[in-house]
Formats: sequence, C-alpha cells, structure tokens
Amino acid sequence: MDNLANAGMDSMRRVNEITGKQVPTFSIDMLDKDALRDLFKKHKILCVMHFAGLKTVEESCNKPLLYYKTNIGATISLLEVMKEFGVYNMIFSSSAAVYGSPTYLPMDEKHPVGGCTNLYGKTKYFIEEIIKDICTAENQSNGVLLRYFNPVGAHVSGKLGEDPQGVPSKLMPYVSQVAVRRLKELTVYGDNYDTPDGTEVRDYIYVVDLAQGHVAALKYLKKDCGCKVFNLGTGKGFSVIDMAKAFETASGKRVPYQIAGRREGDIASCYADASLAEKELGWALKLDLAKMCEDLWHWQSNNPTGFRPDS
Ligand SMILES: CC(=O)N[C@H]1[C@@H](OP(=O)(O)OP(=O)(O)OC[C@H]2O[C@@H](n3ccc(=O)[nH]c3=O)[C@H](O)[C@@H]2O)O[C@H](CO)[C@H](O)[C@@H]1O
Repeated sequence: MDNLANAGMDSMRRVNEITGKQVPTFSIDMLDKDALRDLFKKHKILCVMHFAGLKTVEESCNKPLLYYKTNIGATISLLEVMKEFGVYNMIFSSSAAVYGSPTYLPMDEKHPVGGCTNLYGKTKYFIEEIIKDICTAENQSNGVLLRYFNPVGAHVSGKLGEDPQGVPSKLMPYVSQVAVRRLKELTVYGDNYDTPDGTEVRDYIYVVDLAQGHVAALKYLKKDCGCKVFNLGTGKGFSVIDMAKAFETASGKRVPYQIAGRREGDIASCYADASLAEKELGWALKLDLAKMCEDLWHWQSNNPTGFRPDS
C-alpha cells in the first residue's frame, strides 16, 4: 500500500501546485480503519470518490491475494467506516474489464458482466456487486459505478501526467516513452486479430473528459439515485497501430514497433456505447484523439524521465 499511497500523494501535491488550490491530502492505508476514521472525523464528507486500487492486468493474474486484499479488502474497510459516519454516497472507478469478452459491440451497460478475462477485472466486478447489494439493502445508500474504457492523456499544463514505475504495461505510457527515446521500440501484442489492421482495438478516452464524468456523477448523486452504472468511453475504437501513428503525428517523433505474440487475457476489440452517460449525467466529450496525444507528448517531453529525474 505504501507505493499506492505515495503515488496518490504525489499526484495530489501536483494538482495543488497546478490549480493553486489546497485540496487536503493525506497518506492513508485504506486497510487501516483507524486512519480512515481519523479522516472522517476531521472532515464533513458527503460523498466518497473511490479511486484506490492496483490496476496492472498481468500482475493481477500472478498475485491474486494481493489484488483481492488491496482492492476488495480496502473497499470493505472504506464502506464500513462510511457507514459508521453516516456517509452514504460513493462514486466508484470501475472498468470496462468487468464486461470480459464482448458478446456485442459497442458495449452498453446492459452487456453481461462478470466473465472477466483477468483478475484485475474480477476485483472491479466484485466491488460493483458489493456496492449494488448495499444500495439494495439500505435505502439511503447511493452509488454511481463508472466503467472506464482506456484513459489516456495528461493535464494541458504539461505538469501532471501518468508516470508508471518500471517499464509501463499500458500502451500509451509505453508509446510516449519510445517517442522520448527512453524505450527502444513498442512491442505490439498480436497482429492477427479479427480487426481492420489485425491489431487490437480499444476505446481511448481523454483523461480530462473522464474527470469531468466524475463531476457530472457527483451532481447526479444528489438526486437519490440508488445504484447506477455508466460507461465512460468515446464510442470509437482505435487499433494499436492507429494509436502509435496518432502519437507520431502529435509528437513529430518516430515510434518504431515490432510485432509479437498475443498477450494473455487480451481481447480483440472493446469499445463503449456511452450514450447513457450523455443522456442521464449530461456529460459530453470535449477532446479528441489528436488532443490526448498532444497533451501526453507535452507532459512526456517536459518530463522525459517522469517525476524521478534519476530514473
Ligand atoms: C479488456 C480490459 O481488461 N481492459 C482494461 C485494461 O485495458 P487494456 O489492457 O486494454 O490497456 P493497455 O493499455 O494495457 O492495452 C491497450 C492495447 O494495447 C496493446 N498493447 C499494450 C501495451 C504494449 O506494450 N503493447 C501493446 O500492443 C494491448 O494488447 C491492448 O490491445 O486495463 C485498463 C486499466 O487501466 C482498463 O481498466 C481496461 O478496461
């Protein structure tokens, strides 16, 4: 939990720097209920936005106990403490991974869930079920479950971006590190899928649009909504090669790649029908693929070695 807490602390410090505001920031182990209680005692909390969790697909399959304990154990502690303090509203960062292999595309919220292809996705699915059950059993409880597709990009200031520890497992941090010459070339996991160019297709959503989805969800929660689920995606699918090319255009740098075998647990295509969020949350996408690549490059070129100058 240390790394997780520190990463969160670093991010919040940077948010405070950029915005000039002072969002109170605490390092807290979510399994430590006394630390959580202190936080709830100190502040009048009306709603919890729950982002905390481990999120590497491959690691999740190798370390099931760590993922169950961190993601699910911490959520249960948090929900228990919320209840003790009479806090009944939660916005949860869930994932398209709860859908598993699509039976139809684009996927709307009615698409079957639970057939997850990896353990990370399973933890998100189980947490969704826990929150749904609480909302069913307790009238005053409300939950908004936001199923993220693939968040990409960085803050427009170039000061806040994704800085994975070690070699990135996610596509776009990897691509941007190749462009900045920190990594040699991209490995594309498979080019023989049933997709237009044979490489996998995903729905990449600009991280600032994603953040706005949470603001919209917060306003929506005031309406005593019970438990509601929304996809946050763009409805458009882009392949791995599309993304590498779009990043080359935005950065003016080459992104060389080699084709390798398929990655375990991956699926060919995944993209959202996000019309429900538009209709009910009043949420609208503002930024496109070119802009997400531009802002990611702005951050990566300003921070070629991330936030750790000696790494
Ligand atoms: C299907 C699924 O579980 N999706 C979840 C997973 O996204 P993904 O596994 O879709 O995200 P990713 O960034 O790891 O991969 C995106 C695409 O790039 C490909 N790729 C990635 C890295 C690389 O070095 N080379 C390469 O070719 C990969 O095969 C995939 O087609 O995790 C995310 C967490 O942030 C979200 O929760 C997604 O919902």
